[in-house]
Amino acid sequence: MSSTPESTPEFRSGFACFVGRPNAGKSTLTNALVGQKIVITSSKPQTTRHAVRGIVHRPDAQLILVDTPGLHKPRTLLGERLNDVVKTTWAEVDVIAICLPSNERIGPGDRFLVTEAAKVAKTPKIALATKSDLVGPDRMAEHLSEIAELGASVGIEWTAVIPVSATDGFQTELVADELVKQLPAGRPLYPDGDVTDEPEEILVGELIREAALEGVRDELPHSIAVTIDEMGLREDRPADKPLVDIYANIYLERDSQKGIIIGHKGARLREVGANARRQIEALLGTPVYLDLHVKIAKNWQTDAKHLRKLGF
Ligand SMILES: Nc1nc2c(ncn2[C@@H]2O[C@H](COP(=O)(O)OP(=O)(O)OP(=O)(O)O)[C@@H](O)[C@H]2O)c(=O)[nH]1
Repeated sequence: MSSTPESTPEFRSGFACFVGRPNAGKSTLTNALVGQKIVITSSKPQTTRHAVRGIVHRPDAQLILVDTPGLHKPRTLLGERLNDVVKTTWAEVDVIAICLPSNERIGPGDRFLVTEAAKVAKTPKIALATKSDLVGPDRMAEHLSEIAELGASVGIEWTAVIPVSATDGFQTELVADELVKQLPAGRPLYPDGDVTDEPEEILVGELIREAALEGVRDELPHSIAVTIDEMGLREDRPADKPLVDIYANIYLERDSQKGIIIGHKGARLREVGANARRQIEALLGTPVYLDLHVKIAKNWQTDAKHLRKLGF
C-alpha cells in the first residue's frame, strides 16, 4: 500500500515530457514549474520506470516531468534516428510539450524532433514558445505562425500554443494548467515534497559499483553501495569543452574491506576510478572528473537508516 493520500475525483496525476533541441529552455522551465532548483533526492517510486526531472505538486494535481533518455545529449540527438527508448517514453507520457525558443528561427533540429513526435500520434502535444522575454510582439507573432505551420506540415494539431518565459515567470502557471488538463484523473504517484529522482545518477552509481566490484566480487559480493554526493556540469567551461564533476562515495560494511577496494597505496582505487570514469563518459557523452571516496557504513545492509541514506 502506498502512503499517498486518497485520490479525489478531481485530482489528476501523470507525466509530461519537455522536448526541444539543446538550449531550448527545458531545464529552466522545469525548475520554474517545480518551483525550486531541482535538488537530488533518492526517491525511487515503483510507479514508474521513467527518468524523472521534476515533480510539480498542486492542490489539484501532480505533474511529473520526465526526461527523454538520451535526447538531451546532442551526440545522440544528432544521430540519424531516435532510438526506441525515446519513442517509448513519448508514447507513455500523457502529454508532450515541445519547446521552441522564440528568439531563434525554427531550424532543422526542431523540424526533426517535431517530425518524430508526430509519429507518436495519440499523445497530445503542446507547443511552447520559450524565452518570450527575449522578443517583441512582432517577432512573437511571426514565431507563433511558424509554429502553427510547423505543426500543420507534420500533421500535429497543437492542443495549445503558449508563449512562456521561465526566467520572468510569464505564463508558467498557464503552462502547468494546460499540461495538467491532459493528465488522467488519479491519485498522487509520489509522496508530497519529492521534487525529483535523478536516474542518471543512479546509472552513474551503478557503473562505479560495477567497477569497484570488478575482480573482487567473491570477496565483497553485496557489501558495496555507492552514493553520488554531487554531479553537475562545471561552470565557466567553454561550450564545446564541457566537463561533468562527479563526487561519489563507495560505502563498505567493515573496515577490513577497505584494503580490498583501495589496494596497495591506493592503486586499486585509482584503477576503479579510471574504469568507472571511462564508462561514465561513454554514458554521458562528456568528459568527466570523478572524485571517489571510500567510507564505512557499518552493517549497512541490515540498518534501516543506512539503507535509506544509500537510496534503498
Ligand atoms: N531570457 C531567457 N533565457 C532563458 C529562458 N529559459 C532558459 N533561458 C536560458 O537559455 C539557456 C538554456 O536553457 P536550458 O534551460 O538549460 O535549456 P535546455 O533546453 O534545458 O538545454 P539542454 O540541457 O542543452 O537541452 C540558459 O542560458 C538559460 O538561462 C527564458 O525564459 N528567458
